[in-house]
Amino acid sequence: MERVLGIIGGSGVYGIEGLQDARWQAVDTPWGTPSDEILTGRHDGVSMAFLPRHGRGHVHAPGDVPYRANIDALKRLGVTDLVSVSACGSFREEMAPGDFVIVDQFVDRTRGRPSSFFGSGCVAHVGLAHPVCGRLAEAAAEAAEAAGATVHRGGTYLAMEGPQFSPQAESLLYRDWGCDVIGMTNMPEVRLAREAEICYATVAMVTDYDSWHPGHEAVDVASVLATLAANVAKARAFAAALPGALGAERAPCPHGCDRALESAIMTAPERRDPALLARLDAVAGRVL
Ligand SMILES: CSC[C@H]1O[C@H](OP(=O)(O)O)[C@H](O)[C@@H]1O
Ligand SMILES: Nc1ncnc2[nH]cnc12
Repeated sequence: MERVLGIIGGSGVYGIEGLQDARWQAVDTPWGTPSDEILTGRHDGVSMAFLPRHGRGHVHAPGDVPYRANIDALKRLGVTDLVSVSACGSFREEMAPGDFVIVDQFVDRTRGRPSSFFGSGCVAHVGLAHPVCGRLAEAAAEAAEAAGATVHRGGTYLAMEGPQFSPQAESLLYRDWGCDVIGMTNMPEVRLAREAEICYATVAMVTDYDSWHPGHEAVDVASVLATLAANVAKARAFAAALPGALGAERAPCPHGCDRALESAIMTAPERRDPALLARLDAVAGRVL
């Protein structure tokens, strides 16, 4: 089957270059309006869809990003593999500003964000023990290395609510918990991608040492933006290398991400809510 590669660009990443037949398109969803229009096109023969998570001009705060609309819209465009590019703070000396971390686990400390497409009238429980697709993460690591980045394979991302940065006591606590990087956006995105049966991986671009490091000033927006600006060429080279690392043809996911709903829905067919089923047309149409 054909691969459609989605990229969600985080802070500082509001577009990608070099797409053939590039066009920004508006996509309506039953979950509201996505963060922005979606840039579609082709690169190295691979169909692509790019969405700036905060919108062009950075208008959506992390807690207000329309995560469900974003994932639904990408699914509607046929996205099979989705890579998030995110700015993050680091809890590890060796994960230095400018490095790329290929995240493989999450701790979720966000609050009050709609975090499922399912609910009363159609209850589903997908597995999230391995939230990141190993196949996609490996391709992302290869592309990041090809882009000249220092790459750390594996890392636990602490998703905080924000929008304020962390108090130092929390920064120290998250380090003790064994978390490696911190950001405000990958939850509930990763949950929703799994429910939508989209392979998901995240590339965390380290911008700072949060507020735990005795040898560094506590994080602020100016330091994040300075590091992002210094690494914009690497981020662009990564986005350009990724389609080639994956290829246009796609075999079924060896980890089952693209079949996550197969045994997840519990509500008896005759008790399902038609209004909710209608909203699930793109996300779960395959199994409903
Ligand atoms: C500007 S630093 C805080 C901001 O940056 C990260 O966003 P994203 O993951 O979209 O790159 C972080 O999670 C915060 O939302
Ligand atoms: N230290 C930090 N905490 C939360 N989100 C971030 N994004 C970039 N740096 C961050």
